[in-house]
Amino acid sequence: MAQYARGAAAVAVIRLRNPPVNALSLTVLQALEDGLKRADADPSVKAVTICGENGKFSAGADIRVFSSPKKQGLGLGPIISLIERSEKPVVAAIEGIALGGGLEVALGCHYRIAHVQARMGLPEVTIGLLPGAEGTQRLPRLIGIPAALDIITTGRHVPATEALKLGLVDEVVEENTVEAAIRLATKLIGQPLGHRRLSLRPVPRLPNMEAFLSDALMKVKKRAQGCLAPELCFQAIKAATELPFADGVRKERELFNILLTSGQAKALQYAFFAERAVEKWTTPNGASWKSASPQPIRKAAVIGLGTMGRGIVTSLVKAKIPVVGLEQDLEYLNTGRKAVMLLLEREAMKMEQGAQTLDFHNPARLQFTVDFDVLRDVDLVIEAVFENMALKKEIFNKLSRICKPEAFLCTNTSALNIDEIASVTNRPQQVIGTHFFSPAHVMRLLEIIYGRHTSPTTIATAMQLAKVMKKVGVVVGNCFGFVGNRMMFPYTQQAVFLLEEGSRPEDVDRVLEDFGFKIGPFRMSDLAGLDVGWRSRKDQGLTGPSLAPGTPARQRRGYRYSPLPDLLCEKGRFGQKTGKGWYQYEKAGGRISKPDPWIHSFLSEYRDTHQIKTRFIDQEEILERCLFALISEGFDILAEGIASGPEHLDVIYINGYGWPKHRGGPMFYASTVGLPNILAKLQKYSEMHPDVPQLRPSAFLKKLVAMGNPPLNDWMSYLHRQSNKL
Ligand SMILES: CC(C)(COP(=O)(O)OP(=O)(O)OC[C@H]1O[C@@H](n2cnc3c(N)ncnc32)[C@H](O)[C@@H]1OP(=O)(O)O)[C@@H](O)C(=O)NCCC(=O)NCCSC(=O)C[C@@H](O)CCCCCCCCCCCCC(=O)O
Repeated sequence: MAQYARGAAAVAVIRLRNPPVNALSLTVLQALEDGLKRADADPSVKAVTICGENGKFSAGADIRVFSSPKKQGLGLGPIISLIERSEKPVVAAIEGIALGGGLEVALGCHYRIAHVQARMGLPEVTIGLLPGAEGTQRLPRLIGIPAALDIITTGRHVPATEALKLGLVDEVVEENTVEAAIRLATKLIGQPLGHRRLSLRPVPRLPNMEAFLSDALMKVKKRAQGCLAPELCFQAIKAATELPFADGVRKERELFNILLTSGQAKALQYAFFAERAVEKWTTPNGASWKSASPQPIRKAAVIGLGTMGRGIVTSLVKAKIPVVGLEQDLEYLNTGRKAVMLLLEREAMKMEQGAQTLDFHNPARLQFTVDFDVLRDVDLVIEAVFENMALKKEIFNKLSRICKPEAFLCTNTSALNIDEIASVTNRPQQVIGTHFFSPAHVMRLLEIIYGRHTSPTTIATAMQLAKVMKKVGVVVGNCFGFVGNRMMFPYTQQAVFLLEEGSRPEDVDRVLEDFGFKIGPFRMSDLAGLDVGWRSRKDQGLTGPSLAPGTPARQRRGYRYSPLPDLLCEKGRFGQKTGKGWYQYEKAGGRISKPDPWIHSFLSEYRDTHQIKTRFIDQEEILERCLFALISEGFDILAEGIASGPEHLDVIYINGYGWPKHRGGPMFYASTVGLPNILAKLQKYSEMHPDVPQLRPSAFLKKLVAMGNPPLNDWMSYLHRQSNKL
């Protein structure tokens, strides 16, 4: 709702009220309209202030309305016009946030005052839409085309001080913003308002408007990576430069409706709520975010200053958690320290641009050591050494003896068994997996893996740590590869099998990049280093000296196996780091991949050796085999209770594996393709490749299809688990 009150003798105060973020639901809009009409009709009211409840102006339209049948009633534009037409001055008092429709309401007001801590923005693009309440037409008139384009096509939040410089707000205050707005409104009584009505203003002209716009469009398209909204945001702003206000609004509405019905908006809005849903974690034995409380982390330690450790230290420093970095010897320590300092210098530069500081030269904040004894007083340790069980166990055993009894022990592993690591400690209830993604100070995902004995407090503490580090924590159960890498395995396996059968690395990558992945599986493998998987396969006895003599080249444990990645590693082709992998690079450490004729002839020799008949493989088959195998594994994961819902898998894939957000994550995507279609295709491919178990459709997928393809929200209700993982 919106509360109507008298703020001063002649000023009416309309307070948007819909906790927690004062989203503009149909009820709020109705109340806002009623408040405006009441103020207009009351001759004793001479001015109006609009503000929000609980120190927040508004987070914009209630996103849930867009997927409800009542969306036709969301007539925010006409209400904003009503505000702007008012003969009585209307002042917006912006505290906390004014986002989306919230900022559009403020743009309809004649004046805007913001609290110094407030943030403003039009983030509709991030949920697949554009500002649909005349914001694409008013904002350029207020702050000009370049700034409006930046704000609308990126959806970024603008801090109050920047908003003042841009002219987005008229005043920034540190005091009570509503009182300041009421004072301003009182002063404005009786003054002319015409020039304050943005719809009546012209869009400021640029000398080179056409060239500017065509350059801007190119940049927007490049950033969009298959996402429709940024380009349509651009079109709406361009319309503001070409059309009178009313026609521009009509264009905005037309483009908004295209987006609303595009499917991408649905996927992005699903992703928005999925990210929030995973914060409310539960485990199969009933532990949950509701009853578990996190412990404070006042000091942390990171063991191992390799690529992952460096990023983790950087994340902790950025989160203002004092941290100790530990290495095995002085040589490694010095290399690690230099690398961390370099990362932090870069981060500090970025943060200074946003008027923030990063304190890392103070030894109380960041310390480096080779001495385990220094870890006696830390509250939490993150071990980030080499992916080797024996080494990890040795470290955990040592930690368990040195660290104080309350300290939490986390392992940054991408696949290893948390229970086995915990078994060598005196506190398995405080041991947990924290799987960071590289580069750890950039990637948002933190996969949090509980073991058999992990306590709810430990899970809650790891989740809290994720939040403080501005990461998305996703709680999952313990199995080889957890969720992310376990689903990735069948995907990359199919990619390699496709090479055996006739594709080239660049064919497979192109199909998956066109689908929207940031990089395809082979470019990804070159980036991560082929030696990482090679080492793991050697440890598993799949290749290398421990392989039993006489094992067929293309078969392991009775199933199909491709030795192609192993053969590349044997030739020293580890990817970018060696300048050669599935592609060639300009030099060792180079980043620009070029298809490699050597690989093409190597593949054709390989096919000849193994008498594989090369065939043409179309895009559809590449996409379906890679994605559907991954999705089928996802259904197994759900059925086993490793993740508590499809949103978990989707959040992991979007934030850790470059899955295109506008496709909502693999499980959401599966629901849009239709489970019967996925099942039918998997059955077809499985019949063609009976020696590939990863192409056999998951029993849970089959069950859902048999139950009539229920919507994604209902999937979990079809599982009747007898056992659990805790
Ligand atoms: C606001 C935030 C920055 C706060 O972040 P914080 O971390 O503090 O908290 P959370 O993110 O956890 O949020 C707390 C809580 O609130 C929920 N929530 C947040 N924002 C919204 C929202 N806008 N709507 C609904 N719910 C919201 C969140 O889910 C949490 O809930 P929980 O249960 O988990 O506790 C941050 O939350 C944030 O960034 N929010 C999103 C901001 C945003 O994207 N705003 C834009 C919204 S879209 C919009 O405003 C559109 C407008 O431009 C115009 C709309 C008018 C269009 C009219 C056209 C009608 C169409 C009819 C045509 C039909 C045609 C046809 O059918 O054919």
